[in-house]
Amino acid sequence: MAGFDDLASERSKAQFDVEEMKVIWAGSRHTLEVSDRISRLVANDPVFRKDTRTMLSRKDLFKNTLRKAAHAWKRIIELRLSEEEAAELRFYVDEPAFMDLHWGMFIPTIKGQGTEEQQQKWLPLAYKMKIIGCYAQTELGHGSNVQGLETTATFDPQTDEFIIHSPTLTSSKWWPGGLGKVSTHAVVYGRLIIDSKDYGVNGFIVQLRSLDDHLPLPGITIGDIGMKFGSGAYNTMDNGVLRFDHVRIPRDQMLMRVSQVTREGKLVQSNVPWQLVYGTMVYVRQKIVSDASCALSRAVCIATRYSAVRRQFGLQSNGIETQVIDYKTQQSRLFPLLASAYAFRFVGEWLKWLYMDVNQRLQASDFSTLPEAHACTAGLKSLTTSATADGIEECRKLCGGHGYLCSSGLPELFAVYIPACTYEGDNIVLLLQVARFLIKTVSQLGSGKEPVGTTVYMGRVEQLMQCHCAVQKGFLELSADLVQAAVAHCQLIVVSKFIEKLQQDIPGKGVKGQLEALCNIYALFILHKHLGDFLSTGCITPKQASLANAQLRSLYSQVRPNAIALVDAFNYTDHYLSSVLGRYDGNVYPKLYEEAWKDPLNDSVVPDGYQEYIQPILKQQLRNARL
Ligand SMILES: CCCCCCCC/C=C\CCCCCCCCCCCC(=O)SCCNC(=O)CCNC(=O)[C@H](O)C(C)(C)COP(=O)(O)OP(=O)(O)OC[C@H]1O[C@@H](n2cnc3c(N)ncnc32)[C@H](O)[C@@H]1OP(=O)(O)O
Ligand SMILES: Cc1cc2nc3c(=O)[nH]c(=O)nc-3n(C[C@H](O)[C@H](O)[C@H](O)COP(=O)(O)OP(=O)(O)OC[C@H]3O[C@@H](n4cnc5c(N)ncnc54)[C@H](O)[C@@H]3O)c2cc1C
Repeated sequence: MAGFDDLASERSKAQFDVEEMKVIWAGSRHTLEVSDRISRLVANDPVFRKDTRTMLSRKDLFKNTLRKAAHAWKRIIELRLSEEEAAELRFYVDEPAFMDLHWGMFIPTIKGQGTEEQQQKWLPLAYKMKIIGCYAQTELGHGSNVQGLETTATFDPQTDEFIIHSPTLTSSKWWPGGLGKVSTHAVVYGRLIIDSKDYGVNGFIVQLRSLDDHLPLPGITIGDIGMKFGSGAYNTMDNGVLRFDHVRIPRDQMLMRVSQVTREGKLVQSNVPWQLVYGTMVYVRQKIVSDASCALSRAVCIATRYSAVRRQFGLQSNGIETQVIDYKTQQSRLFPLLASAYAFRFVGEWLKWLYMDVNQRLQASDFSTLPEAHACTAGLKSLTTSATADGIEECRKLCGGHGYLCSSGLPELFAVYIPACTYEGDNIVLLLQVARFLIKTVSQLGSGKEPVGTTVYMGRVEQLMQCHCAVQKGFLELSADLVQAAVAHCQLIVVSKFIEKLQQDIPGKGVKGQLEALCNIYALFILHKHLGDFLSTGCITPKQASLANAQLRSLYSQVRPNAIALVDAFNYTDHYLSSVLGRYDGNVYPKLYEEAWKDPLNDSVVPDGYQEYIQPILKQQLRNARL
């Protein structure tokens, strides 16, 4: 079989130990074992099939999502899976659902912003799935501007309660995942009002639905906000709308780790920075960076395997056409994405460490690294999700027409992934946060503080910041330029963390050599992409730019024989890839043909509607012709 032989031949060319690279990609032998076991558990469970998703109505799609979530929970209990294994299960089930927000936002918010007492009360209920929560911050009128939220939480000293209210249409909660049809509770962000004084935005735990009949509680209007981009995609998630009509909650349901309201209605600030109210967003942003490396690697795996199977033009002496992966244009589009997937994997590992380090410091009342953690999570979430969304689309194009078929897996992957550029912070808004952080950092440089980082990349950031700060115009006036400096800063971090990864002990024949090649490809690709920055800031000369480009081409040739092995190292099952083009066995054409006939349109030879609408036209034309 052509495809199968092609991939077998490609795998025989590998110049490194693929099994050791699998460990590097997974992070450890333990993580690889868990990931491999759980991915196969999911792949072999018919309840978790994914191939019908794009053919179901919204209601059937959502019901099937609930069925999968219930089955996942049942399997977690039956098999006594750990939280790590359960998270892997959620990852390989590969379907946005309310569980993401319950486990990924509602619980972390209570852990990060609740007092000890509040954690003791609410976390056992949440962990046992006795309540299902969501994160209700965004409103119809405000998403980026959190301080602009309009929902009110007014303290009533008569009854020792908060009155939660939606004063305007634009104050309706809008977008929270899991809210529309499933969640029984929410952390609701609203303006704390005491004695008519507005104390800004805080989090409040509010019950939304009855635990008996799941009906909305009095004063609660709640529903789904409607279909989103694509047919399957994110429509498995019930992003919701929620309005409050003077709903009362006990005072102890305001999350009070940051600020407390006493029985007398006095606001007391604790010793932690008020920005901890934003803490969940930092946590999710570092998770999203990890998710970016997974989504990009998935698309690259499909496009790389298909590029090795697909032959087009270039008849060779043996009468066989050329593999498209051998074209330099294909390599110059595909290999930087392969390098980016590895780069994002390693910066995601570092970001996870940074987040854990910040949290440990918070326990010791050391808040010194919180600003850096915010800037890094915000900036890297922006950089990696934008690059990944663009990268998935590029992988679709790298697969030609077949990449546009749902059976390629790429349209669905794109449709599910692209909101990552918006949720958890619009990517431009987040880069502006990085710009603010850089301006502060540059202003402190006079105090003898020296920036650290790779010279050329560091020089680019410094020069871009100096130019902008030297102009001394207002932040808003310069914001488009400052975003450019923020991107440069984040790219510096990605390259630096890749280099640091290479300084670790990396076992396995040829493994370190391949990672060095990928690191150089990423660094030189970014340099090539932003050549104007590097030249205009004098960081490199035109001659050096030309040498860098030549080196990049040479690196592509180095990676070429290892490309299939480098994507095999992601260790993805065919079930997870869900792609005829990315099959491990390369058996593309027979499977493409087979998949086509499964489409419901082929249930009948003559399609519904033909006799009713088209045949009369033809008959009329025939009658006209005889006249
Ligand atoms: C057993 C079952 C198994 C199942 C297992 C499942 C496991 C799942 C696990 C994980 C899944 C993870 C989920 C991944 C998928 C995600 C799905 C989608 C989720 C989407 C959710 C959302 O979208 S939630 C809403 C997100 N909204 C935003 O991000 C809003 C963006 N806007 C902002 O962040 C802020 O408004 C702003 C920063 C842009 C502006 O802030 P502000 O108005 O206050 O003004 P300033 O700019 O002046 O900031 C003031 C001050 O605060 C500092 N600061 C700002 N933000 C932060 C922060 N986040 N942290 C710390 N500090 C911050 C800022 O730097 C300023 O400081 P100064 O010192 O004054 O300069
Ligand atoms: C799939 C999905 C799931 C979501 N899940 C949740 C959830 O579970 N919980 C929740 O609370 N929210 C959720 N959200 C909402 C999400 O967090 C917001 O959409 C996001 O924060 C962006 O805010 P916005 O929609 O108001 O966009 P806006 O901020 O209105 O952005 C619109 C445009 O204005 C620009 N802009 C805005 N402010 C500035 C500025 N200061 N300077 C320059 N340009 C600016 C932006 O760059 C963008 O181009 C979800 C959204 C999506 C799409």
